Amino acid sequence: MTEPTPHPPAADASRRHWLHQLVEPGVLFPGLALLTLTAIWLVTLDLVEREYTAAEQRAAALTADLAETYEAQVVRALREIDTTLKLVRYSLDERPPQRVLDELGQQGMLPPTLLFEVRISDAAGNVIASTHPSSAPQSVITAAEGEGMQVALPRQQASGADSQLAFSRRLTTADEPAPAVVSVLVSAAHFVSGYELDTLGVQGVLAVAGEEDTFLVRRTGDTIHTGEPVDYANLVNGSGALGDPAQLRVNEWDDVHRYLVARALFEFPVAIVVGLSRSEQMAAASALQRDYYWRALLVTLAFLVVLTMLGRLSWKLRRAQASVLEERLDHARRAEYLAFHDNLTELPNRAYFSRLLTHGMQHARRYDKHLALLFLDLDRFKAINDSLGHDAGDELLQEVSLRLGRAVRESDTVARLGGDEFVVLLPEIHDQEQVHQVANKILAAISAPFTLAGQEFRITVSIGIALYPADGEDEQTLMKHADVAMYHAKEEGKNNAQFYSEQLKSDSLERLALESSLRKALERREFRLYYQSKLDMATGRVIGMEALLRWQHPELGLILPKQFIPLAEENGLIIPIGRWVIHTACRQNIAWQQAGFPALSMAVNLSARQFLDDGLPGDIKSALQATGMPPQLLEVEITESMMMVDMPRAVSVLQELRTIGVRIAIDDFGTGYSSLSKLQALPLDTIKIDGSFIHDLLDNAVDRSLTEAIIDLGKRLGLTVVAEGVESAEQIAYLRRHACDQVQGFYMHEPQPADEAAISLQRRIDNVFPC
Ligand SMILES: Nc1nc2c(ncn2[C@@H]2O[C@H](COP(=O)(O)O[C@H]3[C@@H](O)[C@H](n4cnc5c(=O)[nH]c(N)nc54)O[C@@H]3COP(=O)(O)O)[C@@H](O)[C@H]2O)c(=O)[nH]1
Repeated sequence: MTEPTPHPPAADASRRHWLHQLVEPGVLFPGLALLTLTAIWLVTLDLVEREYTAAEQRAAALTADLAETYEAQVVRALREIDTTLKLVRYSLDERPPQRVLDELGQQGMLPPTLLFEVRISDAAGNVIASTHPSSAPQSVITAAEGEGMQVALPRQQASGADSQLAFSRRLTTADEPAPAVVSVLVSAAHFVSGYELDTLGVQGVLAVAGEEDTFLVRRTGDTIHTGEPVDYANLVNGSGALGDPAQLRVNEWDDVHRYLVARALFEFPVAIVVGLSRSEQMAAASALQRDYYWRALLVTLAFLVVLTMLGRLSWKLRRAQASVLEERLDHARRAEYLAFHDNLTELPNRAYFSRLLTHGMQHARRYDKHLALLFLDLDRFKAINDSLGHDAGDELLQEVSLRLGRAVRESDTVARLGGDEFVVLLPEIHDQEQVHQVANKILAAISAPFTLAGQEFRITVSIGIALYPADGEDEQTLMKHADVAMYHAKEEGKNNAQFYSEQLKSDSLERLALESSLRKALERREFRLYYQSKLDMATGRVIGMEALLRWQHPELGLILPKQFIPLAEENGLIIPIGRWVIHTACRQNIAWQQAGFPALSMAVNLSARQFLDDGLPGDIKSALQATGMPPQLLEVEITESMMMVDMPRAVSVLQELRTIGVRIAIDDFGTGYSSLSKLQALPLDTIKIDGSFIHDLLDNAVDRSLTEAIIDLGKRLGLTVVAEGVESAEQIAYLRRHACDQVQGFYMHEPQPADEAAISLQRRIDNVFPC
């Protein structure tokens, strides 16, 4: 059995496409309408043609019928006339001709005298007898030629409705030189008046034509003509036999189109002519034709109107469908876009970046290229977000994303992983220096001031860098290592970029372990406070202490704040830890007072997150209350960078603290970006010059002039100026020369646990330091 041959798929598709196109409303409706209109017009034209042909046939047949009847009438009349002529001729004898005519008339043998006149003329044409003796004109009948009946128009009556036709026969034999003639005169109208105008029409013709190329009589409509010339041979030419249809001809005498029958009579030398006007006969058919055309036209117009309406509807429908389709496409495109882009910044999101990174690594592997992945985390973003609100935070992130885009090339990729984490992928790097330059550019771009909610802010970013393939050959490893490097940058004081190294990896593992034990450190009572004294430059006496946090880790030993405070900031543990610090420092201060030491001030450090925490004033108040510490002995140290994040908020927090009565010191002054003039707006008590200036004081002219400027400014603002990080007698001497109020540093006192600090304190009291 033969398998049916399947259609090739392309042919099927093409057929389906065509079918689909055909059923499209824009094609289907016009197509159907065109078909219908074609059918309507074909039927109309066919009907019109049929009707017209039928009407023509009817007109031709009617003409033929009329001609037949007319011919019979004329022949009958001529026969009667000829019978009269013969009767007179045979009746003439010796009697006078007038007498013969009178007797025949009396015998009723002659036609009615009302219509007919019988005359006898002599060879000269003079009337010698007549049925109308009084009216008979002289010399009007010429001698008839030949033996048969002759028909003529009397010469003096060439035309008109009153013309008479003269039918004659010779009375003598043909060989006589001047024969006498008997004639019957009858009105020419007699031969054409037997029909109504309705039958003939205005342009219908009835006529009797003579062989001498003359219309003996012709009636057209109601008008009767006689004696007009006509080409007799041409007229009767082609006229068929009896019963033949009429011919359609343009008549030479008046140029009218007629169905015409012109037939020579067999017995007489004349031809009858019957013609019906084509336009009149076809008038009804033409009217019907017009009627049909009008109807077809109306139907066409109606179709066109309906088609136009359907077309418009279809067009609107298609437009609506197209817009729905477009909307869906837009929606789908938008959904796809959103799936791969960050809503806020419009940057590629984590999922999209993962693809880009994988693709970039594949490309680099194939072409033996190197990539750099920069992992960015904004410093203190959470504090800004918490203090300024999420809208400002969002605005900041958008601005950061714009700056990142401007800091790198178009061929580089910037993406947002979420929160304040961004990544930058640099394809085709040649050396670390190149990456370093990009990282520096980013650091500079982000650290430029931002204006949020009408205020100026600064933020920094920490960048971790991992290189492909050196630091990881797969996406997860490379990302993880860039993240580790970023944490290292945070530990290195933020606002810097660090390359990944194997050492960092182990540090990071340590950090993870540290974070887990940090969470338990507070309840395990592993934190300690160390105290470092502050000395009055003028008297050399210890006038205060600064509480510095340490973590006594059971395995790792004593851990410095730099190693765990950033971690505690990140995970929020700084809040309870800070609360513990304030409380413990106050309690220690009271304990020392109770032990007989003078009432010293006690400084505690606040972290950014702690400073902006709403619970801070309450924590301070409860620590003061619980320990009985006078507020004026407690000094909180904040850094200028903490205030610059959100100056108005910082001012309001500081004012609240001032209301409580605690003193406020600005720590590490000189390292930030705040202008000195801004200090005026703050309720401050103390400025602490950053240890880095003091460290290089004697060797670095810039540090010296800065230190002097800070001391000068602090004095003018009525603030206590403290130099921290003092490590030598030369530094003290210099600071004294420039009237610095207080000093703090290893040279006088290293941070110590409370008991050791108390011993040192006692020693100082006993033996005042020689400032
Ligand atoms: N939020 C909190 N932050 C705290 C707390 N305790 C400390 N800190 C912050 O950690 C920073 C480092 O502190 P630390 O390692 O204790 O270092 C202090 C001193 O040891 C050091 N110092 C003092 N004198 C000298 C010196 O002569 N030379 C030298 N190289 N270092 C010296 O300076 C640090 C004290 O600085 P400051 O606070 O600016 O007075 C520390 O800066 C705090 O920010 C805490 O409880 N909460």
